[in-house]
This record gives sequence, C-alpha cells and structure tokens, in this order.
Amino acid sequence: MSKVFTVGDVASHNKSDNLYIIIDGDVYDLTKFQDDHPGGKKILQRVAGKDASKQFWKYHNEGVLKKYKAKLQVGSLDTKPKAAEPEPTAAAPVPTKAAAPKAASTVAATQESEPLEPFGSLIPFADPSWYQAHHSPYYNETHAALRAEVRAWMEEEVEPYVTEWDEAKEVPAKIYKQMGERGYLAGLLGIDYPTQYTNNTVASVAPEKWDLFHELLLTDELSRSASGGFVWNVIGGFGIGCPPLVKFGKKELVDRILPGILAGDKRICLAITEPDAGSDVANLTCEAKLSEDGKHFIVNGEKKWITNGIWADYFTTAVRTGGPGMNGVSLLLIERDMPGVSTRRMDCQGVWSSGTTYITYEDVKVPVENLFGKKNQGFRAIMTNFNHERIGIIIQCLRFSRICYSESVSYASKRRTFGKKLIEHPVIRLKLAHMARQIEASYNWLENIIYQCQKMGETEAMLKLGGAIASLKAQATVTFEFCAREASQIFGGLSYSRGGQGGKVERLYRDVRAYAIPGGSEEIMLDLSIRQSMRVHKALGMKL
Ligand code: HEM
Repeated sequence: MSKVFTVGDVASHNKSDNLYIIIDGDVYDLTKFQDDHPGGKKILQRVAGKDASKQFWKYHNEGVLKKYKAKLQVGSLDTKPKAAEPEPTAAAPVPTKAAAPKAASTVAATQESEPLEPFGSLIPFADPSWYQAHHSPYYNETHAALRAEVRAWMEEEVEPYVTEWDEAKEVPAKIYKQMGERGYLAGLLGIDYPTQYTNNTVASVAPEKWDLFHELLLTDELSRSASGGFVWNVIGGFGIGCPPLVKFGKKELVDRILPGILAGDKRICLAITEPDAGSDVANLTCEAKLSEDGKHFIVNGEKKWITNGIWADYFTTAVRTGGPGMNGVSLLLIERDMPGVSTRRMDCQGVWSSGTTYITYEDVKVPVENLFGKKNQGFRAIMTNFNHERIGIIIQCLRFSRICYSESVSYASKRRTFGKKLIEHPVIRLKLAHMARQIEASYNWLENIIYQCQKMGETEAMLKLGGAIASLKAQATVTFEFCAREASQIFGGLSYSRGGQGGKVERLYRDVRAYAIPGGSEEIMLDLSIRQSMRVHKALGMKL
C-alpha cells in the first residue's frame, strides 16, 4: 500500500488491463474496480495513468474515498508532501480519564470563557460557533473531550455504513451494544449520570462532571450521521421510553431491568400514540383494567408509529386506567414476553432504520408493580417527558439543518453553471444566508434553554420552559424543512436520486416530516407555546 511512485511510473499503467490513477497525490489501482464503478468504466479508462483529482472531486464527496481507499490505494507519489501534524478534528485522540479535564464541568462555568481549541469544519456556521474557538460560557474541556471521542467513533464505526443501514432499514445490534458499553445510553436520560445502575461510564468525561451540555453534544454528534433513522435507532426509543422508568418506576422494577437497558442488552421504547390519538394525548383509548384480585392490569388496545417497537423488550405505555381526559391516564411498563403483545413494522416516508411499529395489546396481563407513579396520574409524567423529547428533536433538527447547509456550501463551491461557480451566483448565496441565520439563531436559543434546564429544578423548568421549548421545537423543524428544501434546490437532480453526492440531502429531505409531526406537531407547538407561557406568567402576577 505504501509504495512510492513517480508520475512517470503511474503513466505506464494506462491500459484497461492495467489502470492506475492519481488522486491528491495518492495512487489507486482501478484495474479490477472499473467494472463495478457506478459511473462506468470508460470514464476511468480516459484518465488511466493520469492525475484525475479534478475529475474525481467533481463527481464525488469525501465519503467515497474513505470507503474505498483501503481497498484501492497502492501508494503515493514521491512528490506528495508528508502528512502534517493532525488537526484537532475528528481524528483527535480520545482523551483518557487521566488526561481529562481539569476545569470544573458545571455550566456555571461562566468564568471558563477562554475559547477552546478549534475543531471540525471551517466552513462558517457548519458547526456551532464554539467549535471555531468562539467564546462560550457553556463549554469546557470535558465537552471538547466528549466531542472528539464521539466524532472519532462516528467516523470510524458509523458514518461509512449509514446509507447501507438506512436502505436495509436496520442498524446492526453491535452498534446499540456499543452505545451501552461506551456509556452513552446512561448519559442520555436528562439526569445526573446514573452510576448506581451501570459500570459503563463515558471514557472522556467523569460521571460526576456529566451535565446537560454533554447530552446536547452527544445527540448533536450522533446526528452528524445525517440520518434520522440512525439517530432514532440508537436513541429514539431509549431517550423517551427510559426516563419515565428511571423517574417514576418502582425500585424493584428499576433494579430488575435498568442495568440491562443501560448496558445495551435490552431495548425500551415509548408507546403513547394511537391510530386515533397523536398530539391529542389526553384522548387515548388503550385500556388497562384492574383485575378482580387487584394484582394485574389487563391491557387492550393499539399503538401506532412507535419508534423501535419491533426490537423493544419493554414498552413504556400510556394507558387509560380511569375516566375520560387527562386524569384517567397512567403509564405502565409492558414487557414483550407477556402473552398478547404483538408488533409489526410500518413502512414510512422517512427515518427508515428507526423501526416504526404498530403494536397490539390483547388481554395482556401486566403486574401492578409495573405501574409508574400513581394510577391516573400519568399525564404529568408524559408532559414532563415531552420536554426532554422535544429538546432531542431540536438538537437533531439543527444538526441536520447544518448538514444541509454545509453540504450545499461545499457543492456550490465546485459546481459551475453559466460560467460561474454556484456560490458566485447571488441567488444561491441568499439561500445559504437564510439557512445559516435560522440555524444560528435557533441554536443560540437552544443553548440558553439547556442552561436554564440545568439551573432550574424539574418542576420550575416544566412550568417556565415548556412554552419556550414547544416554540423552539416548531422553530427547529421549520428550519430543518427550509434547509432541506433549499439544499435540494442547490443540489438539483443529485438530491432527487438516492446515494452519491446529494445522498445526505435526499435522505434528510425524506426525514423532515418525522420531526415536524411527532413530539407535538408544529401547529400544536406554536399554540402551546403561547398558551403555556401566558398561563405561567399569569400565575407569576402578569396584569393585562
Ligand atoms: C478511487 C477512484 C474512484 C472511486 C472509488 C469511485 C467510486 C464511485 C462511486 C461509489 C460512485 C457512486 C456515486 C457516489 O457514491 O458518489 C461513483 C460515481 C461516479 N464516478 Fe467515480 N469513482 C472513482 C473515480 C472516478 C473518476 C476518476 C471519475 C472521472 C474521471 C469518476 C466519475 C464518476 C461519475 C461520472 C459518477 C456518476 C456520478 C453521478 O451519478 O452523478 N469516478 N464513483
């Protein structure tokens, strides 16, 4: 692989049965690959023995080289400069616990306002501003260490395979297991790091330093997969199904099942939505009737659009245990091996690898010990949980928007039309500007909300921030939809066909509705944002 060639050496490999090319100073043997080349073999034969860098970058993005380099590269040119010291980007070494942070991790670290080392893309607005060494009161070295750790894992183990997994509508079980082993699942519960239930901790952040900005960062970096299906596969069910167990489950139940879940051995999901009850949660009809001996609930009903349901071992299920409306709703943990539970996969527009599921419960006998909190008081738990879910959705939407934007900047900087690069056309720059302004404004609001959540207790946060979170959820999904659309216009046909250079944009475009509808539709979020905020401010003494 590491052979050294002169330009003259490569030029002699210029036949179809002996076909080398040069890309960026590296030499590739395409003799066997040419028959499988999706762009055709003649186009490769035309550049046989030559430097084809320009042609290569015209038709591909860096993902292609990452995937094929190990297989096809046979060496480099003698003139290729030696690799410089690695940039502090994704390839940055994962800090060990010993090397980790000296600084206190508390978000009250306003005193820690020295900018951190630059990291990631230098395209303006492609990453949050603190990645480019801007000052921020929210992040310290522990966050930088986690960012490098997650990014290295994503680039190595996830990103090269995401398209394959999306098409196969499944992510290998070993990835979910790694989410447990690497301590990521335990870090995504919106609470202090639960060391009492797991020995798996995050390599680069000591458990006692873990805060909500680490959670933000983890979800954000996972979302660089550019696949809602991937993100929902690994955290979609867990992130919304597990917090109610941790917060409201009875101790024996939590002790029995939480360690297996946090280890990545067992999966949990949230089952609220029904064929006839979505954002209108208070009207759900799935019924749980207490048995005559008072020891079990007998559950009958259907749940629809349930993320991860086909793989889940446990279902945090909203059931009707009382009269109509919100005061008759409870949360109950239903287990897959209880007779009467069946699941089937649903075919959906987007988030293909997330396992969207239709569930039926038929006379399922569930021990009363599986009830979360008190009977008929599940609605409040569901509502609190929504804030955590919505913040997750916001983080994902904003990273997906950044991807649409940065893919567009890269493509517009190489594609030429009417004698100019796309980015030299003001109409294209206007699109980029509208994307960037929405992303940055929304992200800054998100950081402020995370900071407030970190500072306030849960009840205060639910009251004071519920309206703002709902509003930002709508803002984030509208931004995502806008960015996906504009990116698609910039990529043209390349984002209409699947895979290739426009592949990320095409996939994300399909995922948009999976964000704009669940967790509270845009319409309901916007209405709630004002209703909830008015109600709270009235209680605080607002006079009109
Ligand atoms: C290491 C060498 C190369 C590899 C591994 C490679 C791989 C691929 C792959 C995987 C695709 C499918 C689309 C995508 O995933 O982006 C593709 C498409 C294509 N390739 Fe290559 N390629 C190589 C070199 C070249 C060169 C040197 C040229 C031009 C001289 C070229 C021209 C094309 C064209 C025209 C397409 C179709 C693009 C489209 O559908 O819009 N490729 N190539």
